[in-house]
Amino acid sequence: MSEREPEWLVEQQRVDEVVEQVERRIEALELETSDAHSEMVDIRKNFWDDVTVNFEDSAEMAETFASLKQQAEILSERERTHRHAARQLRTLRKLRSSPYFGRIDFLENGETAADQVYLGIASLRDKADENYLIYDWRAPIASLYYDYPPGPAELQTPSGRIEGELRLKRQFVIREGEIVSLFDTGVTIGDKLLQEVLGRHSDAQMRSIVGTIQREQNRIIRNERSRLLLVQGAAGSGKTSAALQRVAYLLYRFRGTLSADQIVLFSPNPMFNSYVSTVLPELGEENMQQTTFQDYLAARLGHSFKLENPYAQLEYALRAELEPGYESRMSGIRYKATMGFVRLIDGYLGVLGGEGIVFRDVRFREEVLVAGEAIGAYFYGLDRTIAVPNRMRLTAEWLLGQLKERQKAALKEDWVDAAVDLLDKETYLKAYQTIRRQNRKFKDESFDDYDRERELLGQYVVMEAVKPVRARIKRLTFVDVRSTFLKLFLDSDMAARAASQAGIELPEHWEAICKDTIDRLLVKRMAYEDATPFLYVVERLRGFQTNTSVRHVLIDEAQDYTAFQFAYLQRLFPFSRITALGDLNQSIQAHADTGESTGFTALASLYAAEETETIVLKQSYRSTRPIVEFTSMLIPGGSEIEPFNRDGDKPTLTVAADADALEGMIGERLRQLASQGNRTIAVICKTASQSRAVYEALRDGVPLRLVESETSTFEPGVVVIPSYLAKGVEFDAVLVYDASGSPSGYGKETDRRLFYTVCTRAMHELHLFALGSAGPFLKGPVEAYFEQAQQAADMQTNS
Ligand SMILES: Nc1ncnc2c1ncn2[C@@H]1O[C@H](COP(=O)(O)OP(=O)(O)OP(=O)(O)O)[C@@H](O)[C@H]1O
Repeated sequence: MSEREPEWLVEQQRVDEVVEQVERRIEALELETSDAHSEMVDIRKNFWDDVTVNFEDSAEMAETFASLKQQAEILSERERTHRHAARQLRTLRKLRSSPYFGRIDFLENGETAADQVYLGIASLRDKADENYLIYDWRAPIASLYYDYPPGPAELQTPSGRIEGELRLKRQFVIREGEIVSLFDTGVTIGDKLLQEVLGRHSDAQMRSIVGTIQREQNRIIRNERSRLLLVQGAAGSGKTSAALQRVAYLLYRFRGTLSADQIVLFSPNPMFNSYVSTVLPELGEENMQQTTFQDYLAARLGHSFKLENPYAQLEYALRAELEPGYESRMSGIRYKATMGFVRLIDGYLGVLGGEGIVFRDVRFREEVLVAGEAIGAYFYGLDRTIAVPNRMRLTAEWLLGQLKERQKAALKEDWVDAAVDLLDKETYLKAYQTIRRQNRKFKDESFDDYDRERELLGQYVVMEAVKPVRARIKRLTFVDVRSTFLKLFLDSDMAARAASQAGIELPEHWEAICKDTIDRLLVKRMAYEDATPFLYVVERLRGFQTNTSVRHVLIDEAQDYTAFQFAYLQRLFPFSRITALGDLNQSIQAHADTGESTGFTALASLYAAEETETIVLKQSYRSTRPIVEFTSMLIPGGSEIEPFNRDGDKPTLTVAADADALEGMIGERLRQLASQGNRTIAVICKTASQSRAVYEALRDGVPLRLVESETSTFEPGVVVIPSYLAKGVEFDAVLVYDASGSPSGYGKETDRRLFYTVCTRAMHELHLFALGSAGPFLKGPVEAYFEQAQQAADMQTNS
């Protein structure tokens, strides 16, 4: 629609009116927030004036604490109000610039006039507080906008189904209060707004897609029913975008009962966290908790083991082919990712219920208090129908009883006297206070009597010696989980029994897997593939430390998780709904090429069918049509992926004879791309070491940044990045180094998905660079889908 059409003018007039109302709200709220702010500053400044501080005796002390607490509560209440108002203000300022992005006219069956519904990032009512000038995009009525083209439509509401006709579906782009474009969507017309949005250059951070959410994506966003929501979506189909919009939706839908810290997003790496961190604040919501699975493992195991991270494991898989033991480790990695291994461990835990758990001696002052075997005898003497963690707790109680006995006996031992003599003044005073606190009958004069004083100090000394032992018993450290875990791999009889308990066969390479596992664990090195199974055994023996407050767990790049990791997460968050988003074609972890069911495919088996919903996204939005047509040729079943109709140039392939020539051409291309307005450009390498080398070679010619596994911010500009860290993110232009079939390129069948993942990071431009010759994935019918940049190659070879 053009600016001169009357409809446009009418709409602009409405925008002006709404903006005016928004401005009024802003003014009022600014006043309120500034009042709240000064009040807050005032309270902080005069905090101590309003508190009576007196520590003279216990009554005064209690009063002081009460007064402090009250003052702190007032302050935190003001801070909360201020934060809330500030957030509202941010949203209103956004509405001032762009009050809405869509309008629908819906005629309900039986009515004579259609309702006009304008949709924006938040609701706004008119002055009289009667009518909605803007509906929040998450309001039930907004579903019509996302789910239907003009024509018959229906709406599910809490009070039932409403049927009618969508008379109009209009999309707006409004900036600084001015309508920049306006489209009416017909049944056959392509999504013009989507065209415009996708054609832009990226701003580094991920954007919200609120104005152009597609129907299938809307099903993900608004799903409230499923315990497990599984999303399998092509590269660039909007899985991450839909996941973030879903968080915003849930926060709106369950406002008051669900808070942002009850939602956890598992991201593939720390940089990804930064990449997505602005989407929710842009929608006026607080960010959910974000973490990586590795962060969790490190927090749990990092202090006891040298823990491998997934990138080190992947680097090993990509580079260590010639090292001794490579095949054993790889078969271990693959096997340990399967559901079969989960079953084997479950079988093993079943066997351990009857025998086999290794117990450590409990020691008191270097001496064995209760030997490991005796603990085992006690544990296995308990009623076997009691669950293992409960038997552990009963054993701990028994051990605490033994310790108490020992504590009593110790009072008469010589070391206690010696220790009392050695008490320094500070400890003596501490002992005095502790005894006073603990012993009601104790009178100050008790310390006047020498014998009584020695007795009480003796008690104190023994109590202090017992304390760490008691704490260790309570933490159940008498269970030697490492040895128990190792036993499965050391003791072939145990393994056979575990397998038979689980009703499965041990895998073909079991012996080699065992040797490889034992060698590492004996020296306290925890491989990535062992970390989760190990933790699972820890928790199943000692009792799961569950997180009961989290209500929603979202797992992005879910195809890279193993069956074990999912089984673990399911137990860790027993009251959570899980949204798992992934793409099997982008499975790049070392375990990915197993024929058996690994994580993503096995996940559904962990939940009942009626609790699970699977949504498949086939349309790809990220890349131009020529890029999607090319990348679809790289994977089996790629023809199912539907490119969004956005024009662009075909990808190019440049082959050079040596690294110097190749880097020269890459430098040239980088300068050209930057001058054409591309804001985010990535040279994607296969490994971290290749990235480092390419970075060193290019850094003098072009300003660029090297991304490593610890990099935690996503910024505009040119980056050199290893393939696996580019997961989940996107760039205006991507340069692939090196697309040959050599070991440093993508030659083996196992490299296929990695190559696909790398190429699908490009939004507008994709340029492949190969050393020597093009790799096998670039041979055959696919050649029709990219341009050979012959000229550049010839030029370089001739010079
Ligand atoms: N409905 C939509 N409207 C506008 N843009 C969209 C929409 N859906 C997806 N996009 C855009 O497509 C791009 C890819 O989206 P996203 O990263 O969410 O896909 P993904 O499925 O997670 O990709 P991958 O698996 O390849 O990492 C982003 O730029 C996103 O903004």
